[in-house]
Amino acid sequence: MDLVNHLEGRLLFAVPKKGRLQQATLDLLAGCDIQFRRETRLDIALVKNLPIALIFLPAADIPTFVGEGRVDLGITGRDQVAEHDSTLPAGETSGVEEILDLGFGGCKLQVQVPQKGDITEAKQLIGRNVVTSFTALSEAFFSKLEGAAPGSKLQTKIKYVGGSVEAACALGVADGIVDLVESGETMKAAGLKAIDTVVESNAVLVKSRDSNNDLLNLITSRIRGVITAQKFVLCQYNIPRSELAIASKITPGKRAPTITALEEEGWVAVSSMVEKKRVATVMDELIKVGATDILVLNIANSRTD
Ligand SMILES: Nc1ncnc2c1ncn2[C@@H]1O[C@H](COP(=O)(O)OP(=O)(O)OP(=O)(O)O)[C@@H](O)[C@H]1O
Ligand SMILES: O=P(O)(O)OC[C@H]1O[C@H](OP(=O)(O)OP(=O)(O)O)[C@H](O)[C@@H]1O
Repeated sequence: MDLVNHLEGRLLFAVPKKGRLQQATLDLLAGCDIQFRRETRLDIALVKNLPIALIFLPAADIPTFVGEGRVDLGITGRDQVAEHDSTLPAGETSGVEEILDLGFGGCKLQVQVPQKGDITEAKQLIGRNVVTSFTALSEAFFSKLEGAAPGSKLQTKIKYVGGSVEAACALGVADGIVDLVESGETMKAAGLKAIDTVVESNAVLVKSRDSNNDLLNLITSRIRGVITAQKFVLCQYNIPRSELAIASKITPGKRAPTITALEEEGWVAVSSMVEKKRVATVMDELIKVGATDILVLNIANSRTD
């Protein structure tokens, strides 16, 4: 089937074709019941149950396609959007609009130098060689550090490499690099240390500034629902009515806790969404104020907006 001729009338949604963000993105699409089958080697997949076509692209290229309005929606890193926006002429508004932080793909774009060298501050790299895949962000970073007037020539030499950036110092190509750090393992293994942060990143859902329709809003709402479900758990417990006000402060919920009367005089049951990362502390606090029968339940999906 010639897929390109089947795109008419479909919402185009760009997703990473490989790399760190791909699996979490595919899981997110499954959570939103976006059903598709991607033929081997094809970068376009038609969604079976919705008028959407998925376009598989490198994460770094997604902001360009979204920014130029060629695709309506995209999932990529905030670092990639920032890099794209840094290439725009001064005063030009970006065509890429962030709609949701997706809560995965967390990392930092950092300035790194050899652990054993004498460089401890980014400004010591001024006038020296810096290697990166993020040339626009690095140029903006060093331009600010140099206090350079807009448009003037940068003293720091920024060179582009497409991958394995961490090898550049050991190979004598660079005095420092600007690269992504998550666990820090890659940096450590290459004998490097971080001395500054250019940008902090997470995976984001972006849309083309001029795209707006019911389907786009529906998909955004479904994605928000899945993300919320991943971030929160449902906490249920019983508590004497006399302690309800204080317990409600511990579990205020997204809007307000749901209170149900119990058959037992003077007791109520409370049900409230709690952030997963806070749940152990919340349970400790609830016990202290007299809550009993505390249950924590995973949320399969949600729609809270
Ligand atoms: N170690 C990491 N931990 C978390 N997120 C990361 C990490 N490395 C990269 N990312 C995020 O994933 C995005 C894509 O990076 P990734 O290295 O997977 O790209 P890629 O498309 O496979 O490109 P390349 O071929 O250059 O590796 C980055 O822009 C960043 O937002
Ligand atoms: O701090 P860490 O957890 O070690 O992660 C950081 C590494 O992850 C990314 O590369 P990736 O492994 O995706 O491959 P790449 O070097 O080909 O981009 C990034 O470019 C770093 O090299």
